[in-house]
Formats: sequence, structure tokens, C-alpha cells
Amino acid sequence: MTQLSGIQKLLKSFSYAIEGMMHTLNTQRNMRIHFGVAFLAMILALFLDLSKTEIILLFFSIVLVVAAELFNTAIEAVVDLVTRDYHPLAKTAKDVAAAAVLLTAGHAVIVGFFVFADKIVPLHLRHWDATGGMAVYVAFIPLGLLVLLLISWRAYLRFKRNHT
Ligand SMILES: Nc1ncnc2c1ncn2[C@@H]1O[C@H](COP(=O)(O)OP(=O)(O)OP(=O)(O)O)[C@@H](O)[C@H]1O
Repeated sequence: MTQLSGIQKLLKSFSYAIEGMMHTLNTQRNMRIHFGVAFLAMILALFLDLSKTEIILLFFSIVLVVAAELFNTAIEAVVDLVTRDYHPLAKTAKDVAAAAVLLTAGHAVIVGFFVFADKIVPLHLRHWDATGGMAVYVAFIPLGLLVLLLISWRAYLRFKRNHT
């Protein structure tokens, strides 16, 4: 067998990675949704006057969601390889991986709102707060805190139920 050169090895590893991406796109409906939304966001970004930071944030959010979906698919494949039978650990692995995707998708929606809202909302509607800016952004902080507290509380209740 001929020895592959360094560059050939590199190209081969790229082709495996692209294969992984294609597999995920072909098999995961959620990945197709992420791609669709990312495509629309990029088209929208083309027509709006976004700053460099906003564009970076947008790309970062998209990459985060896509990467999480790729890891989720990899974990699902490994779990299915190990067992097709019901197993609580299989459930934990898949549920936790799915939670990571949900988190990144929620983050992307919030970033999308932050980036696009005040570019899309007509100017006269933006003056409903004293500063003329979108003070609604600040509302995300208590909302985020509330979500964290609710999830922690539910997890605590479940932990208590399982340990009494
Ligand atoms: N082997 C298993 N044992 C226990 N629970 C499982 C097992 N496989 C799946 N589950 C449960 O079913 C849920 C859905 O699993 P599934 O493999 O269909 O994932 P999915 O997110 O629907 O994947 P896909 O995107 O491929 O449809 C998991 O999140 C988990 O709660």
C-alpha cells in the first residue's frame, strides 16, 4: 500500500469531516432546519447594515448550533451502536446531547433577536422607551435567570424525590 503524503492525509481527513456533515444533513431533520434558518439569517444579514461584531455573533451562534447537532448525532450513533434496547444510560446520553442542542438553538434565537430586531422594527416603534433604544434586551437577563432557577428547582425536586 502506498504511503499517503501529509497533504493527502489532511485532504482525506477533510473529506471524512464533510462526509460526517453530509450524513447529518441527510439523516437529521433538525440539522436541515438549522441550515434553513442559518441560510435565511445570512440572506437577511446581506440586506441589513450589520456591524462586524453582529456578523461575528451571528456566525458564532450558527456554528455553535451546527456543532452541537453534529455532536448530538455522533452520540446518538454511538449509543445505538452499543444498544438498541431500552437502557436508562442510553436515555441519559441522548437526552443530555439533545439538551445541548436545545440550549445552543435557544441562544441563537436570542442572538438573532438582538441582531435583527432593531434593524427590522420600524424606527417610530423603537421610541417606546426613554432612551429610544430597545430596552426589551434587558428583559432577557431576568428571563434567563428565571429559566435557570426553574430548571434548577425542577432538578432539585426530582433529585429529592429519587433520594427519599
Ligand atoms: N436505547 C434507548 N434507551 C432508552 N431511551 C432511549 C433509547 N434510544 C432513545 N431513547 C429515548 O428516546 C429519545 C429519542 O431518541 P432518538 O434516538 O429517536 O433521538 P432523536 O433525538 O429523536 O433522534 P433523531 O433526530 O435521529 O430522530 C431519546 O432522547 C431518549 O430519551
